[in-house]
Amino acid sequence: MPRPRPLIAGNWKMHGTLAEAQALACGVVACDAAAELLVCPPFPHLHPVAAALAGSAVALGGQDCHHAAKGAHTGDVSAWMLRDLGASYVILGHSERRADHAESDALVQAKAVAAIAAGLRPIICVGETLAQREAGQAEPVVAGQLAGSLPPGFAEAGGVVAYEPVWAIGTGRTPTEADIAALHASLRAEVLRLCGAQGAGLRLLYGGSVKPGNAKAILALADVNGALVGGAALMAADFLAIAAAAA
Ligand SMILES: O=C(CO)COP(=O)(O)O
Repeated sequence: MPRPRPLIAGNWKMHGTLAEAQALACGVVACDAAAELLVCPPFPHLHPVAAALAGSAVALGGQDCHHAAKGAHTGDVSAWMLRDLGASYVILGHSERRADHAESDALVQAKAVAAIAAGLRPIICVGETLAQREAGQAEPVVAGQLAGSLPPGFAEAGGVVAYEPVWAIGTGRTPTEADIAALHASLRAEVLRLCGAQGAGLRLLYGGSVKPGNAKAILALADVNGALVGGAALMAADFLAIAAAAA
């Protein structure tokens, strides 16, 4: 099977003013990368960023959604609302949400079901803590998260898995290339087990301190089909340099 087209996704987290978000979006559209590009701004910036991206090939995504389609859920945002604003992806189960909002695998799975029903592609995040890695538990932890979080029909819906070791996020530390390759090989085996043959074409992203300087080596690894980028996605030049490394 040919390698899937890489996806370079920027998770802007809870950063920036509206003006900064618009400027960043305008900087990112000036790009003709071979990879698919995606930006995921904070909710209040989704609509103006959608306007800035209009007519470009850069996709828009949310950073979370509720598991219900609508209702009395103060402060929440539904997958349908994201779709209505022009989003095509949604990040789900990021370790910051799992930690800050006590999100379980079952809740992440319910959100993914809602996302697919709304026509969004879920990007489901998994990853071990430093203690789990040091205990030699990285692969079983991630396999357990996948088994609990992936919904039926995930591969058919164009779902994406992002492996983000918690200890590599925002720290400047990354696993060795051999460790990323080994973990991604185990991820591939697991998605093939969970999704059947369709799992062969499912994109597996690496995330955690991806920078212009390490992107080429990471993106060249087998079964690494793109990157989920945090800090480096807040500078258009850095994000585009990472995208160029995926060519
Ligand atoms: O959490 C991440 C993306 O979702 C990674 O963040 P950093 O690239 O800042 O380490």
